[in-house]
Amino acid sequence: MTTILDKIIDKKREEVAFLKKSALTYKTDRIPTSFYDRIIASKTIALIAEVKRASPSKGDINLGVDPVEQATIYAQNGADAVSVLTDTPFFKGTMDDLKAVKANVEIPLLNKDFIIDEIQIDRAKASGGDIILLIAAALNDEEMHRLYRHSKEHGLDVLVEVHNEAEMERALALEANIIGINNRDLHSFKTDLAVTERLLSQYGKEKAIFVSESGIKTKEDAIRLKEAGARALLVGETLMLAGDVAATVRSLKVEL
Ligand SMILES: O=C(O)c1ccccc1NCC(=O)[C@H](O)[C@H](O)COP(=O)(O)O
Repeated sequence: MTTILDKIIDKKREEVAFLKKSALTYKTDRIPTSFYDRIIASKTIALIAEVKRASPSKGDINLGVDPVEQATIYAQNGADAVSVLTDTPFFKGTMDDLKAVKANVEIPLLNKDFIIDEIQIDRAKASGGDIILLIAAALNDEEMHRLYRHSKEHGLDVLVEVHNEAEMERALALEANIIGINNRDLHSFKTDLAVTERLLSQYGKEKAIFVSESGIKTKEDAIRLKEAGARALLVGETLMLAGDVAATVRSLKVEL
């Protein structure tokens, strides 16, 4: 059965082929801002606050958002990083969103996209990204190692995303220092915070920094995930739909 992830990756292959055919090169001397150092220094759970216009599971979420305005509110209220979704066909984001946020916000930026090739990593760095997402379900071991190494060689942090035990084993074998546990099943779209609890009850929390991702709505959720061992949260939809974005950001930053 073809999953949404298969469809997204098929589109990415077209995008990468196009990037490689174009004469563009992505060179930059920029030194990325470390998210890892920021999490380690933080006395609260760290928050990656996402700019997300639309998604395959929810359709349009907030098409009118100004990414710079939204990211500025995130940063001013204690977010530790901003995730900018740059995929266009499925999430209605753009690389220009990332560049605009970089020009206005100082905290680290996650280029939230579906990375399958080095050229996307080079583009991310040149466009202001500090953190790269590698999704275990979308990559084989050889690809994960190669793309992880390439990102690290370019000074970028890497968020390695897993959803089950087999993927967690692969991320740990990579010696990834930041591992995201996605509470969303990318086949059914169901989100369940128990995924983070289940995986963190089985793996030593000292092995990496663990980020709980997706389906996080309230301060109670943040406390629950902190108690499960997460050091950081990735939150999109809740912040994109919040009536008071500033207060919602602050409410999620629970003490460790
Ligand atoms: O959000 C989706 O529908 C989705 C579908 C397929 C692949 C990835 C998807 N989301 C990317 C994300 O990881 C989330 O945007 C992120 O974890 C925040 O989730 P949420 O707080 O539930 O918006």
